[in-house]
Amino acid sequence: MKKFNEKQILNIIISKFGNNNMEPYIGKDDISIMPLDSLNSSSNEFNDNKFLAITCDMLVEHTDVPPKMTFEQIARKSVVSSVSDLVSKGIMPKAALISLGLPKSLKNSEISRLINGLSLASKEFGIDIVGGDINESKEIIIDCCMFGSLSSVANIPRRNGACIGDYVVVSGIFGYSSSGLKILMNNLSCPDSYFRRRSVDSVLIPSPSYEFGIYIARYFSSSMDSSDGLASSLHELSKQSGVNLLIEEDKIPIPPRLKEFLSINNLDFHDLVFYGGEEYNIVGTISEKNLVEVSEILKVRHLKLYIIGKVVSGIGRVFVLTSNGNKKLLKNKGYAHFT
Ligand SMILES: Nc1ncnc2c1ncn2[C@@H]1O[C@H](COP(=O)(O)OP(=O)(O)OP(=O)(O)O)[C@@H](O)[C@H]1O
Ligand SMILES: Cc1ncc(C[n+]2csc(CCOP(=O)(O)O)c2C)c(N)n1
Ligand SMILES: [Mg+2]
Repeated sequence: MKKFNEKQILNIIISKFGNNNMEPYIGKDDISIMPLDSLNSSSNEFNDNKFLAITCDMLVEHTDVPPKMTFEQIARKSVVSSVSDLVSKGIMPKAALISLGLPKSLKNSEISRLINGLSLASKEFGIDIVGGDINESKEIIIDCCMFGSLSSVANIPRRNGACIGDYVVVSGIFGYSSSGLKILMNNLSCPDSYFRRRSVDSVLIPSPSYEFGIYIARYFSSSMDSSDGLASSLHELSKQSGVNLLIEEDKIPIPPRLKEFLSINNLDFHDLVFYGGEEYNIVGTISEKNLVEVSEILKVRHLKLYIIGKVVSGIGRVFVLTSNGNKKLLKNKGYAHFT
């Protein structure tokens, strides 16, 4: 029998612990939401915040740490993945528990640099590190469990809320992180130094869509972050919402000179733009009415929102309109562990 892949393992977990009728909907979202009723005593500081939003992400050296990443950057990346999950729902991250698996061979100075990286990241994102755990391990592992609080779940976009007629939107550019990973792993040639720097920085110093998430995501009908890739996010939103998505390939924001990078290195456009991952952009859907409402906030905050398609009726498929007018089914492919 073939070994289980990541999705199959998750399905077994959902079948054991999942409950489709109430929060938390296990396996269905970037975050889990827990009602805090039991903590609402008069002395409790969570008083005005009736729900706890929780997420965790595990960084493992051999799958998540590319060559040339510094110890400070490794620590920061472990924090960024959880920040990205919370802000994709419009929730401000507040606190984190950080568990460290550290190889015996790490030098004291290297351990200090990891801890310094965590401290810098906690300041950068305004998070208190409130606990964690330490273990000896064969490679660096950092598991970051992060919390935010909310007073109502009413405006939290889940993965299942896309409605026919909504626009499909993204918060940033797709293509830099895959390019950057390939540059770091295989020392590829670039069209210019700007392209190289932006690509490599997006891998070593990823930027979660923090402001965009905090100010804009609450207006979305559905949203998630794009950590496993644009195609994977689009498929997840369409499947969970029970709608089809029609994406216009030409409207996807891509790096200037990406096409030159592809041709120099004989790479495929879809592999880098749709199937890469770790862009930490937000992918969502928004009604026409809410799009008008957010336009002023986008202007004031100097934020960019890119419309890449529309939600149409269907049963969870994603189609791409290519520049030459062809309509093709998009493969449900993204980064997956154990493959
Ligand atoms: N071991 C586990 N036990 C329970 N739930 C899990 C487990 N692993 C994953 N999940 C749940 O499965 C869902 C999908 O996880 P997945 O990692 O694909 O997305 P994510 O949490 O948004 O992560 P990321 O943004 O880092 O890719 C999430 O709701 C997550 O909480
Ligand atoms: C050494 C090395 N190999 C591969 C990658 C690419 N990568 C790793 S995990 C992931 C998706 C998100 O994972 P998760 O869902 O576990 O958060 C991607 C695109 C990398 N960054 N470094
Ligand atoms: Mg996510």
